[in-house]
Amino acid sequence: MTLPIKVAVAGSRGRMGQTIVAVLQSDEAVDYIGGIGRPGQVDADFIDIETAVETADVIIDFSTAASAATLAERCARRGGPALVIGATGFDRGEEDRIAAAARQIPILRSGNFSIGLNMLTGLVSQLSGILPAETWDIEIVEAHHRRKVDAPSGTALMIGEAAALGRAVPLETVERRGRDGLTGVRPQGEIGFSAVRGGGIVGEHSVIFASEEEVITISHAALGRDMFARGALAATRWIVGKPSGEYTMSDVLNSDQ
Ligand SMILES: NC(=O)C1=CN([C@@H]2O[C@H](COP(=O)(O)OP(=O)(O)OC[C@H]3O[C@@H](n4cnc5c(N)ncnc54)[C@H](OP(=O)(O)O)[C@@H]3O)[C@@H](O)[C@H]2O)C=CC1
Ligand SMILES: O=C(O)C1=N[C@H](C(=O)O)C[C@H](O)C1
Repeated sequence: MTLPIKVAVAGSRGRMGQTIVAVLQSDEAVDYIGGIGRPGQVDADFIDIETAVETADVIIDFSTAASAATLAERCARRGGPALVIGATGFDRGEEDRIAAAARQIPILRSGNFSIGLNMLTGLVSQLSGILPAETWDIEIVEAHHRRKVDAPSGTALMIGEAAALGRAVPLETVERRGRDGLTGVRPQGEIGFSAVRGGGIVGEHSVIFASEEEVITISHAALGRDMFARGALAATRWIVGKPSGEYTMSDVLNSDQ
């Protein structure tokens, strides 16, 4: 008989955290051992971070980029547990800290755990590789609820990485985050990002390929948060027993396990 996977959730009282806890609690293959809040924060759901790090097989983190990077270092120092990170808004330093931690433990990070969106990134890479940068401009537009604190969204950046991969260029050399004022003409090869914030929009992303003669738009809309939680659960089940390293949802979706 296989023992259930012991899972803790950082950010368990947030919008995503609560959705994930509900999904975990409905899966017999998982034993939800408790949530992790801000240091000193008290809640009936919380266990202390020491207990979480020592007991869990996997910690799912949907808190903030800063706290996910700190948690990754803490887990790496102990040699486990594995981490599944859904938090977004990482700066370069935090990304480097996660990469360093992933030399000691398995870490799967994705700006979007939905299957549909991960399919979209594949299409974007393909199209970007086919449509010449000399004639086709790429713009990524994302819309989210008024409480979102980071922009561009983690998903928009994933899509940007997919587009840059298709064009075989590093994203940081061609990205343009927002425009204002006397911007000048659009440089060839630029990949633009625009962000909309309002009301309760769960998450909408469009990729626009525009030439002088025609426009292709590929869009994805999240209609709720449950599919993000189910994707995080699939990642959690997949990562158990994996060697240290950095993983993404592509590894889960392309795996036959
Ligand atoms: N990858 C994906 O598929 C998805 C990713 N996300 C990302 O997940 C993250 C959370 O989103 P959402 O649930 O909407 O945001 P919320 O603000 O609702 O939730 C975040 C939670 O984390 C808590 N928190 C803050 N700091 C810490 C800390 N140091 N340790 C532990 N917990 C902490 C917050 O506490 P407090 O309430 O006190 O601030 C809050 O409860 C965002 O980065 C978002 O972009 C969201 C949806 C899907
Ligand atoms: O903050 C959110 O809500 C979301 N964040 C993720 C992101 O930054 O892309 C995923 C989803 O779009 C919802």
